[in-house]
Amino acid sequence: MVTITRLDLAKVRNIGIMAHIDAGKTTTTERILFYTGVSYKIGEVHQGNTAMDHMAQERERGITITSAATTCHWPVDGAEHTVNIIDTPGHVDFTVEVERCLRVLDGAVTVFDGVAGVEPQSETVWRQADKYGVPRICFVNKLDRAGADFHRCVDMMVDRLGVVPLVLQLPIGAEAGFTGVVDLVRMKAYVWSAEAELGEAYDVVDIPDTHVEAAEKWRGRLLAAVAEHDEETMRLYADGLEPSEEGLHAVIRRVTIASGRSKGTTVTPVVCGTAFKNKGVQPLLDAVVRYLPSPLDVGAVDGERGVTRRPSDDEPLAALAFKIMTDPHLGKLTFVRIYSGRLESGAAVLNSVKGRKERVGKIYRMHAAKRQEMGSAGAGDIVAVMGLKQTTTGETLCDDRDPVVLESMDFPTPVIEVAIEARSRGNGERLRLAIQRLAEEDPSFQVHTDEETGQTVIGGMGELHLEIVVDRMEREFGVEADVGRPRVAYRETIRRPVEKVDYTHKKQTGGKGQFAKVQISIEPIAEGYEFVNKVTGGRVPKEFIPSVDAGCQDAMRFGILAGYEMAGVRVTLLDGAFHEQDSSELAFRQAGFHVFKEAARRASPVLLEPVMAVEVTTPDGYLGEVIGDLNARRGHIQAMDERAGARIVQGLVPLSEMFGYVGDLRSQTSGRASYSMQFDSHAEVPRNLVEAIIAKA
Ligand SMILES: Nc1nc2c(ncn2[C@@H]2O[C@H](COP(=O)(O)OP(=O)(O)OP(=O)(O)O)[C@@H](O)[C@H]2O)c(=O)[nH]1
Repeated sequence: MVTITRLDLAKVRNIGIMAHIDAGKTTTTERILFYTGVSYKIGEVHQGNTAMDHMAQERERGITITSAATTCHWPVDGAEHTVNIIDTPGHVDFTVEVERCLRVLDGAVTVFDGVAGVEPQSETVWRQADKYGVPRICFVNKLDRAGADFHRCVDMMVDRLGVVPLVLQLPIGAEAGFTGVVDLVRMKAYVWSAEAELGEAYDVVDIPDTHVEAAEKWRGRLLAAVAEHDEETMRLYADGLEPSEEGLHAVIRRVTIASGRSKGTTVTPVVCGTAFKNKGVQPLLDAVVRYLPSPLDVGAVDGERGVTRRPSDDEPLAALAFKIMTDPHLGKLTFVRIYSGRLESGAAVLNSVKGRKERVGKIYRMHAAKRQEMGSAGAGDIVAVMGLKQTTTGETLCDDRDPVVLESMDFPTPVIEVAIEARSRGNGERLRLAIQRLAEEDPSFQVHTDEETGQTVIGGMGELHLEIVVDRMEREFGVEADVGRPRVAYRETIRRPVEKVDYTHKKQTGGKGQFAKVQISIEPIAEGYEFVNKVTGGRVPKEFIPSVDAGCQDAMRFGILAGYEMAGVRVTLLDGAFHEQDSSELAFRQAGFHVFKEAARRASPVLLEPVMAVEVTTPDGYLGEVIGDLNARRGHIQAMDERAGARIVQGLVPLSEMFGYVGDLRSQTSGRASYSMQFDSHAEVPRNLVEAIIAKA
């Protein structure tokens, strides 16, 4: 059925659920779908039947790989609200999924494991949310588990994330005896009785005597924390008065949104429960509606060149494509966040980044793997669109009479790569198609051809990432391929500036000759690539300058030491010369390529390797072995800590030394230690190892 809806934007929440792996995002989302009536039963991760994780690989492995979008409705104070939820992956290899979702979300719920507290990936996603100014609510989950500690988790948020916590609830009971929460705003207790097995109902009762004192103390802290960030509450507070219940909801909302969007300190409401044991999820939904922003709170979005768009259907269209997914039945689906205007099925829109018109096919509201067709969708909504052929992640769709380019998002460069080869000729075409499709979906998946061997090399964020990619090629595209051993994706850069390097490209083959002369300087910069033109007086005609730039970028793709991609270079074009008949774009591109190679050779080129932040959790007895082993892997131990009776070791270790670590750690500690790692930075490869890497390449 085709529906046309105009959303009441004040009653819309676009939120993400994010966390460290296994904290319970998917489990929490499954409860949300059940309590809001989207699903009629609760799916479980360990049974492989969740609505949100619908890819075969997700169900088999019990992890989220791609973010899934879904819509539900939740009443608060008698008013129905629409909540669009994106459940994002926790594993660091899929962090780009988190990044692109945060770019388009208005608010987020961060789920913490009540035993482990703030884990490395919790920290990463927290910083990502800081970067995009996304207001948050914290949900301390798994309070039913042995060793869970709500207050320790809150302390860790303060220490590690710099959160100013607004503790809105206290747990009643612990571990198996955890039965509910005290609500410090209403000063009531919510108790889930054993009869309502799926947690669908809970009783609102007086705070048990055993918890009254703690409740009063923590309510006092809540009011003090709020007052510190809100003048009105401060005045009341100074007069010994308290805001009403409604007033307190309003001020918590105000403070949460303002501080979250300011990208500074994050004043964040904290609630708790156990998703798996069905307790605490409904009050979490209430908190989402009460305290997280609507598209109206987010307000106008800025495009390039000072263009802004207000969140209204009456403004010209501005929408951002944030995810491409290939659906087995529908083909290519593009997920978009609409910031202003209406997106109509059948209409032509402009992709303002590519400067190309696209026709919008069917528009769907997604409910995890299910969908509902809509004739059009308006400002503030998140929908999936069919029929877009050219649009990729991060590009803007808009009205061609009123174009705008919205800010895109950052994608990390791959740290690991493998060579892949089709087993037969017929398979070659399939492999090419599979790579193209998967690369369209996933901006952190990259492919290039090895210049020397002619092999196809695919790059990604980690071993798991590439393993899933290869698995999908087999299952979804029927590709039979041989895959090499994973290897580190090194990079190259330069260490010193070089002034005035000249190059003349000159060729006389039969008819028209090729002539281009350029002079450049190059210098190291922190990251990426920059091109500055300083040629004056038409010594290089304007139309050839982009060709010089393109030639330099061609050269950056294959560094001069070992053929790895270069980064961190600024090129300044200083001078040049041309010939009326014999100069062409191609000639200047060639000149750019060669002058860059020459300049880079003289600029002390070095090889960089990815260094990973590693966190190992081990019983005390194995601490010595774990540290000794990390040192032997060229690691630097940075911190040691104790948590819930286990020792935590944090260090920086080059990725090349971490292959096979899973198995080694298991055998050293009889399987009792665990670890997680994520990309930290690039560092120069020590001299004694460079030769071997160059020889291998
Ligand atoms: N005891 C207990 N277990 C839980 C709770 N919530 C989730 N789990 C279990 O923890 C495991 C991980 O839960 P998921 O919901 O898959 O976690 P996730 O954060 O979505 O994981 P990824 O998407 O893979 O990052 C599953 O086995 C869940 O059953 C909880 O409240 N209590």
